[in-house]
Amino acid sequence: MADMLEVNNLSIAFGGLQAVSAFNLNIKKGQLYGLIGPNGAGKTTVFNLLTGVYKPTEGLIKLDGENLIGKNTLEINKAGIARTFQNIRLFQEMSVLDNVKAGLHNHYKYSSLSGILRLPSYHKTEKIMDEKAVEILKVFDLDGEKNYMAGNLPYGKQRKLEIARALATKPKLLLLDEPAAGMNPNETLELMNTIRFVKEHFNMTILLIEHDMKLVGGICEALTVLNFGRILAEGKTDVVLNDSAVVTAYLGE
Ligand SMILES: Nc1ncnc2c1ncn2[C@@H]1O[C@H](COP(=O)(O)OP(=O)(O)OP(=O)(O)O)[C@@H](O)[C@H]1O
Repeated sequence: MADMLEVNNLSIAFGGLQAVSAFNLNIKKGQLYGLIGPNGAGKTTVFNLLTGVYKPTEGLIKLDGENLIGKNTLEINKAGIARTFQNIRLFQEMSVLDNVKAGLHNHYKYSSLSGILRLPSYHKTEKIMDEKAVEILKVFDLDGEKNYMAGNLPYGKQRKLEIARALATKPKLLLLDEPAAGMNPNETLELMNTIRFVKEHFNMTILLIEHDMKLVGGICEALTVLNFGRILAEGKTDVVLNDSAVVTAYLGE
């Protein structure tokens, strides 16, 4: 069976800066994979390439066998990649429920006319979406806060809600950009359990960028280490984290 994500020879330059060079990555369905490396190594640029924010100067990206090169961000989301961001990007002034429903909109449609006229088909679709959104919120233990304004949730819960909204788009691959950024140790521990649960419960394929080595070592099955836009090491997590080049270049120990 083909890998869920196949990336070959991906490269991009910004002016004279080669931000990512000859990047390869293969992730199997259901795998929890980590992308690590020092600040400025090119990790977020890889996410931006995978999601169509940037167009690579070279390289191939395939999701579940489908070519993604040339598609825009919306087409790539529909093809099955959803992401969260380094800085939380929720609809802060919308309810928790409506944030998840925004993710569901890819899959539930009613015509604009039935929406404007509030026809029965509109109410029926809205009801189904409400139920579906609550179901997803339950997974994250956020259903009790469904009517809260998203911006009023504590930080750790906002991070969870972002993951819930991404999952509502029914992705094949979930990209998490520094999910533990700004979290205290308890929140990070809870997040690790949530990510593990998402993987098991949805049989989700996950690629995450993270600086928190406890989280990386605790949940990632395999890693790729980027340094100056190039792959420094890749393989099983424990092997990579003990690789002398990685320890020297990245962990600085
Ligand atoms: N749109 C852009 N224009 C110019 N340079 C960019 C652009 N996006 C990223 N870069 C540069 O590319 C390099 C890689 O940046 P990137 O944000 O991918 O690193 P990162 O590994 O995600 O770092 P961090 O861990 O700090 O988030 C950096 O030198 C950055 O300044």
